[in-house]
Amino acid sequence: MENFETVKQEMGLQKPPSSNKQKTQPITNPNKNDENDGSVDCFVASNLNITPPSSIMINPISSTDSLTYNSWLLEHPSALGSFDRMMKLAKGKRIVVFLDYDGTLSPIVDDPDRAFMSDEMRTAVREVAKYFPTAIISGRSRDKVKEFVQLSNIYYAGSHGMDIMAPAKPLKSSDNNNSMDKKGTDVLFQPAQRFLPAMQEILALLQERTKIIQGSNVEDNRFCVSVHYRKVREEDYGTLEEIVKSVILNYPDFHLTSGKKVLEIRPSIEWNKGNALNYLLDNLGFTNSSEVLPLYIGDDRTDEDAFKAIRNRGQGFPIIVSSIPKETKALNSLHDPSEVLTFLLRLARWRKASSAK
Ligand SMILES: O=P(O)(O)OC[C@H]1O[C@H](O[C@H]2O[C@H](CO)[C@@H](O)[C@H](O)[C@H]2O)[C@H](O)[C@@H](O)[C@@H]1O
Repeated sequence: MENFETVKQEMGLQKPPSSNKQKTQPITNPNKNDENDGSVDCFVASNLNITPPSSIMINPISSTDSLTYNSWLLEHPSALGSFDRMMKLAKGKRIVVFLDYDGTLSPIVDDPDRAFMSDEMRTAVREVAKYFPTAIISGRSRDKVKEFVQLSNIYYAGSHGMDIMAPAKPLKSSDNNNSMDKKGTDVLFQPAQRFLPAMQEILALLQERTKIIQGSNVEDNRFCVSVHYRKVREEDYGTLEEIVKSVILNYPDFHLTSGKKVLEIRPSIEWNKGNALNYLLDNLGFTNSSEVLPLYIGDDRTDEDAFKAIRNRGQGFPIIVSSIPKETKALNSLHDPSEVLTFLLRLARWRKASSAK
């Protein structure tokens, strides 16, 4: 397989002249640009003084006009427009599909418990999984994302990859966090297991102490906790931040990150969606394989770790879902979940047609 630079060239990726490049502009009004949430990430990072993991480099760009978006598209061409070129590169290779959940397979909605996936999307993912090994890597708890997706022919990794259910297979690692699950079939990998008791304490404290903030919502994601502020009044953001920070102050093994109108408390371990992607590839027997092309579709900060992992491997398709320009490690883009649906259906159709030949 060509190296990644060759792939980029093959994909027709041309950098626009540097003068076209948008400067990252912090947006301080969190209600502006609400659909895309870039503004909110910025609000969190600046006003709430939360440092995102250094490996994550998404910054919102103020202008959302079509000119700006179109110039960003030159750097991150639509995966739909580039589909034929991508599949040409995939000839004779094994594509493994990785998908994020919120904002990728389901639209962003106010109530996290109602982020349902459409039946059309479910059918598309099922189709894709018929032809390619497919995994969903989500910030949600593994059980929750499974409950939303309701498919049995895919692999699930919850808690930003800290809770993996992988196919049973001899593992090369001697890590004693690996164990067989109750059914004695699939392999459970939970690198943050030792943090679980403290995580549960933090969850209980946050649930109790954020009660005074109207609209806040604490979500148990098992190995991490989300504090949502999508429905919180802007004037209460500061107080919410103080509450969250005061809780984790007593837990030095945990840190705070941010996503789309959400604060996340996570164990401080070197494990993210990128590690999960590599772990799953390894488990599927693709360690250092030049035959495998991982394809990852995601929309949020934590997905950048997976994009980076693909770039480090030197081959594959990192695809960001975004309707605004963003700094990203992804090569290609899709505008929104409806384009994700079209892409997945096309991918399954392409594979079906090529196997019929
Ligand atoms: O890795 P993901 O599967 O993308 O999960 C990231 C977070 O997604 C969810 O929150 C986001 O979507 C909600 C529903 O649309 C929305 O209300 C919220 O504002 C978004 O931040 C999920 O609830 C979080 O726990 C995940 O960490």
